Amino acid sequence: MAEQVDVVVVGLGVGGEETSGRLAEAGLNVVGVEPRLVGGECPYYGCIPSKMMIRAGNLIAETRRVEGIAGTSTVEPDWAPVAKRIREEATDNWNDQVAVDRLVRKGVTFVRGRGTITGPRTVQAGDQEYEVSRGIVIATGTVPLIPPIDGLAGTPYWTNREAIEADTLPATMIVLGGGAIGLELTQVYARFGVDVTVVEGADRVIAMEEPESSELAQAALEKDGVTFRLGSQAKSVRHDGDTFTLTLTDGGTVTGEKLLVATGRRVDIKGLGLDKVGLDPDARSIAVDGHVRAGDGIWAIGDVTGVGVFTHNAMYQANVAVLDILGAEGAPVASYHAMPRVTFTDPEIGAVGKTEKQARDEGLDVRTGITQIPASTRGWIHKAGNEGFIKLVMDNERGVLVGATSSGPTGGEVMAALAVAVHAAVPVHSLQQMIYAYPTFHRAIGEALKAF
Ligand SMILES: Cc1cc2nc3c(=O)[nH]c(=O)nc-3n(C[C@H](O)[C@H](O)[C@H](O)COP(=O)(O)OP(=O)(O)OC[C@H]3O[C@@H](n4cnc5c(N)ncnc54)[C@H](O)[C@@H]3O)c2cc1C
Ligand SMILES: NC(=O)c1ccc[n+]([C@@H]2O[C@H](COP(=O)([O-])OP(=O)(O)OC[C@H]3O[C@@H](n4cnc5c(N)ncnc54)[C@H](O)[C@@H]3O)[C@@H](O)[C@H]2O)c1
Repeated sequence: MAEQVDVVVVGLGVGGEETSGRLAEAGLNVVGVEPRLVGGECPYYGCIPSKMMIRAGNLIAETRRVEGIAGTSTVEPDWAPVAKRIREEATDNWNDQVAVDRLVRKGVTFVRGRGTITGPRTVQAGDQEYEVSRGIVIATGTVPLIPPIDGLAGTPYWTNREAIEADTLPATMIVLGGGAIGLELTQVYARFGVDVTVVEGADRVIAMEEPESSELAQAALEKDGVTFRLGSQAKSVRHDGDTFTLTLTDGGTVTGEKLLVATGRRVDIKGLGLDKVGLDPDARSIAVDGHVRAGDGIWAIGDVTGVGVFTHNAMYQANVAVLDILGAEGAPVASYHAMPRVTFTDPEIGAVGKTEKQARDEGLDVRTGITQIPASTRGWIHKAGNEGFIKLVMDNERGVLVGATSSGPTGGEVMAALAVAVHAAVPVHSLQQMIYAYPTFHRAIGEALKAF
């Protein structure tokens, strides 16, 4: 017989963990279902361990910059402390007991297993069926998208999971995909001495960002010794026991000891029972409204909604869902017009809102302003490693910024000021009257605003 509860949260990644915990703390009877690790991709295979790797790689690069500014330095890169830190400090050896205990302490009934929707108000989890009074929250995230390349299946290729778990690094590596995962990990590997070739199907890396960002990232990684094969896809893959060989659509071949496939993510919702609640199990994502409702008594949050593969989006949507489910007065309506994101390469590439192309494609009357970080006082002082720029995208009709990119030594942090401007539609005239502290990196925002 079905057990009566208030809410079932299916998937306990960052979004599901936050939602179930908060609803339970608010006094609801909540069941949380997770077959793998409570916390999901971000703490165990994503943001946190990858940023630990990046911190280590950046320390190596900074040490090498001592030359000519502060004396001399030598550095002997060693992957062992990085792998140890990820195992011990970040992931607890990929054990989620601490996270499970934390959730249970908040009052969530935890079920280890897959959740399947069996009807408009029922979910099967483990050997128990639950009937919900308030609703079902779908927070099942994404999995690596593996392209159907001839010969790839069955080879010991890496996804982000094996890359994060790696105790040792190879001498040579092919990275398929020059997006966020590909570039962040490639730069780390290169700084630890791996000879990396990036194969990217598009004609530029991080193609969803401004072209200037693509150029900057490519140049920075080339300085680290990375080779790029742009505008070519892998036609076939061969693994002879030791080495991968990729034959590319441009006719060339690339070889490497390891192959990291970082060609995007996909939702995994086929077996979820979405058809039982009138949703399409073959959809590329679950569409949600402003209250992240996917249907009557169904909410969806995080990567599965297709809004953006970011932890901050999962947390944002979790908050929207929690307040809607609790019937809070003035529950927020989600708005994604100021979605921030940071590609944590060195230099960091922070961006918010629309790119210039997106704004033009939407028919806006676009004006742009751009300034280079090395030309700013702080950039000039910083010297080695000062590459970067600030680009502003203005809707001329409204006189507000609709997008911006801030790249440089602290590009992601400087972006915060621009995120406020885009989020709150601060008039450009007002931004031009602001005082920008001297000599900061963010003072370059004032310089870029002079274009308007
Ligand atoms: C290498 C890498 C680096 C990243 N770096 C960043 C970063 O720096 N900043 C950032 O913002 N984002 C980053 N991301 C993205 C971030 O990890 C995701 O956006 C975030 O984890 C999404 O959270 P989620 O809760 O939607 O899904 P997930 O974290 O994917 O969690 C979904 C959970 O649902 C479970 N599940 C699936 N199906 C079922 C089912 N039927 N029943 C029960 N449970 C199910 C899964 O096991 C999983 O644990 C990175 C991702 C990767 C891979
Ligand atoms: N710092 C961050 O916030 C951060 C870091 C890592 C990942 N993420 C998120 O994780 C998601 C997944 O990252 P990702 O890098 O896998 O995806 P992505 O979509 O960012 O990039 C994938 C790249 O692979 C290329 N590609 C696809 N198929 C190919 C093929 N067959 N051959 C060659 N190239 C091919 C695409 O053109 C694209 O440039 C992203 O959407 C990102 O938002 C975020």
